[in-house]
Amino acid sequence: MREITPRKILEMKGREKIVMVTAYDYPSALIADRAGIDIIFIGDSLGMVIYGEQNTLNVSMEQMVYHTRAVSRGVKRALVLADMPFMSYEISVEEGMKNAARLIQAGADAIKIEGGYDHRKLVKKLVKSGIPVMGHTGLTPQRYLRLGGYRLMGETEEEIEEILRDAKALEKAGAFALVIEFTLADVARLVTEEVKIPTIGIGSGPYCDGQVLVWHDLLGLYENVPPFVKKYADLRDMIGLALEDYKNEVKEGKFPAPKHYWEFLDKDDFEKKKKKVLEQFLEDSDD
Ligand SMILES: Nc1nc(=O)c2c([nH]1)NC[C@@H]1CN(c3ccc(C(=O)N[C@@H](CCC(=O)O)C(=O)O)cc3)CN21
Ligand SMILES: CC(C)C(=O)C(=O)O
Ligand SMILES: [Mg+2]
Repeated sequence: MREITPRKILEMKGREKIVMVTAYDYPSALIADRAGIDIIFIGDSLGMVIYGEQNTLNVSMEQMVYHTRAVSRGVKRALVLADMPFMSYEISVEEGMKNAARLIQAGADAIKIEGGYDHRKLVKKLVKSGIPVMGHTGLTPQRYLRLGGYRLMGETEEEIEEILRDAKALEKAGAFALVIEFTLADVARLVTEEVKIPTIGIGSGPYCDGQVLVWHDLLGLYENVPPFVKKYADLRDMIGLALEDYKNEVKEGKFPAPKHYWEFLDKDDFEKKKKKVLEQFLEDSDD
């Protein structure tokens, strides 16, 4: 078992901020784990940042399983959390149970679903079966079509009520935490004060118990970043420059340099071997 457990995450509320980041492959997971990140999260945002889709609606269970397996192999300390993709849990509680189990068997320590109140029965049953669950309210990207795009949530009384209702339902059903995405900071603060489980914010201000960002956004590897992102590095430029260097050095004959290849030291020895091999080829071509 890994060091950071859902129980530890729960106990961090009010004591220490929780830091979560997405990762989608083995080398990224290794880096995130060594950096001391608390929760390494295989998000369905991989549909956009890894597969180049416009939204997250085309992500399959297979993709989530593959990426969860890769990430899982790189993590020793952090909690490994996997996202349930669109339509993997909406049809029935049974399908939700089966699909959650697949992610756990691929190496996740817990799963995340979008929504709260509407899925309280599933959450309760998952927790009862031993699968820790994180909820997700505010902007839930799997409602992309219904919402007409991604936008700030929690401005109206109805939206505030819905967000708080989700959070309370998740707490009651036994979820160990919830994501609050792209809501007004006051609403995220209200939710954080109203529930005993930690809130992990993205674009929802400083009052949450933790923060989550997408790997490609914070490292500067993605073009269309949401407006709430802080870029902590500009890896796109760094990678671009490295690739241009490589290209130029190959074109100019500077790479590979002597330390990157191996030659016969005894050239006479090689000449003898070469002669024999070429003679062999001449004989063979007579057949
Ligand atoms: N790379 C990435 N980072 C994310 O944080 C992220 C994803 N992908 N995919 C799933 C959701 C979608 N998220 C998003 C994406 C875009 C905006 C955004 O740009 N909002 C604009 C208006 C967009 C529009 O209506 O065209 C804004 O200014 O509010 C917000 C949240 C957050 N999540
Ligand atoms: C934006 C985060 C919370 C997410 O759900 C994802 O990356 O898929
Ligand atoms: Mg997601």
